[in-house]
Amino acid sequence: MVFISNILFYSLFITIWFVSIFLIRSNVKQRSISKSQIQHPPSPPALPVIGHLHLLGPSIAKTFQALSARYGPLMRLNIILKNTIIVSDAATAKEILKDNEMSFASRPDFRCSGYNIYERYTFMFAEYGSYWRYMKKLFMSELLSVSQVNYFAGIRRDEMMKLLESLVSFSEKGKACNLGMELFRFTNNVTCRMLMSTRCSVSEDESKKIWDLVKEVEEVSLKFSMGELLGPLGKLDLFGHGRKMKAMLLSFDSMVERIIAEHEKDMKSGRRGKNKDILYLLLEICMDENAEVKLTRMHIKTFLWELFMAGTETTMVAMQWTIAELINNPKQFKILRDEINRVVGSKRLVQESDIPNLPYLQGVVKESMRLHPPAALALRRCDKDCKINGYDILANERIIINVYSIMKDPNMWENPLDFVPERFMTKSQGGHIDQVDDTIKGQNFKNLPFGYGRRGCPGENLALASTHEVIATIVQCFDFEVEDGKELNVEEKAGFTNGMSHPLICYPITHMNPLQLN
Ligand code: HEM
Repeated sequence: MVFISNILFYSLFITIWFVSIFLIRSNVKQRSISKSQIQHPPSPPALPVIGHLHLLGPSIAKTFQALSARYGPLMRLNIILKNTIIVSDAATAKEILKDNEMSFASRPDFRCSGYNIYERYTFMFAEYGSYWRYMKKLFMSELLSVSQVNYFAGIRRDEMMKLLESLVSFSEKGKACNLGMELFRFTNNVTCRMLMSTRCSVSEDESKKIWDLVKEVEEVSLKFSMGELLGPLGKLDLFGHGRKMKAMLLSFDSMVERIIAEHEKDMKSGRRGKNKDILYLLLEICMDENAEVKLTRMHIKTFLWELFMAGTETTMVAMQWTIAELINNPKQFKILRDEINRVVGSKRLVQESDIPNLPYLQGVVKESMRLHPPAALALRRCDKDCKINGYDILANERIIINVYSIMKDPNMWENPLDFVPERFMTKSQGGHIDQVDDTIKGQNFKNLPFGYGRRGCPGENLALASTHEVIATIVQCFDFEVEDGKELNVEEKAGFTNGMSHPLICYPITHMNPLQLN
């Protein structure tokens, strides 16, 4: 049924698209101006009318990777009157993200013609201007300050124990579990509690509903953004995706309104005390008459929505890929468990404070994110004309940094498709102790899972704190078996987040029972 409705959607889409392109084109022809001496980056041959649209495959990151192998690290695609520059190597990424950072500090405009109720209040897609700067400062100095992240450590620990408890239960029953779903429930609950002190996924059913909502929003917004290709006709929302998106956002909105009202009641009665979630902090700022920027309720709700979308699935996907690679690579699994045994022992669980002493663990997570970056593409916009690699990049052109292909570039990485955590390790002078090679972090631009610079991911520390602790405790406590002793299928699915194509189904077998420790 879903398959048929997808076929109908795409056939109708293509028909309407051809009609609208014909209309746009006749309109543009009247207005076209003579070409200047501008030297654009190389482009594949384009078809009349559709430009390069026909070249795009289901996985956009892989399509760009294949095209850049032929047309170079700076390539220009024209997709129905929208020029998009694709960046596919570390040196060019450095020119954009560091050497010319201020010309590329904004994001492209993806307006949803009024269907996204939060569009005008966005932080993630905001211009590099006073609102973005104010929120970013707030983000780093208050909302995710060191003391806030420490306060949230209690939430992470609490949810992690529930995750381990659930895996022990699967192990005792000898049942297979969908580990991805378990990890999603963990990240989802941590995010909900940090943002607004609610725990969304108490039961399997509720967790499933939230999972479905995230998937649905992802799918609908992807289809809706295809409407952009229809030009003016896209705004008519002929397939109803815009209206569906709006309905989902409105249901989120009314849920948050209810939670805001509860928070306001608590604030008035002074019940909240020291324990402040992000919503509480935002409401305090909203009431501050002297605040540099006046935050409204809509800004707050938009911010919460965007953190929810940016932080939950990405973190879960990072954990899922790491476990999947460890299951498929038993040698690395054993090295990691040996490290944990050596540093932590078997009388207590790994804690966040142990992480700096577990370099192999850090290498494992870095390697998993290199091989399977949860966010495969970083989006920017060119604010003013400039030259990159000797080519002209024009104001308002869209920039896509293909993080996925940069982190698999064979000129930069030996055997780039292999899972080798050791590539992130160096030996200390004595030659014995392995250390994480932090020179690989960001600076040489070949490893960019969290992007870079002012617009780089502000949730990096939070995401890594959760991922390290969860991976370490799971490896400390469980072995895994896969149906029929097969390897897990690590095919990547197409979508905004670079997740696994097949669910991570496995049998946890308790190695050290976390519930029997103090
Ligand atoms: C493993 C998990 C995560 C990965 C791989 C990831 C990756 C990224 C990447 C690649 C970007 C674009 C950076 C650029 O353009 O240079 C980004 C932006 C962003 N991320 Fe994350 N992220 C993760 C987790 C989180 C979490 C936990 C949060 C929040 C709690 C978060 C919030 C954001 C926000 C708000 C932005 C937009 C920043 C801006 O436009 O200024 N992310 N992330």
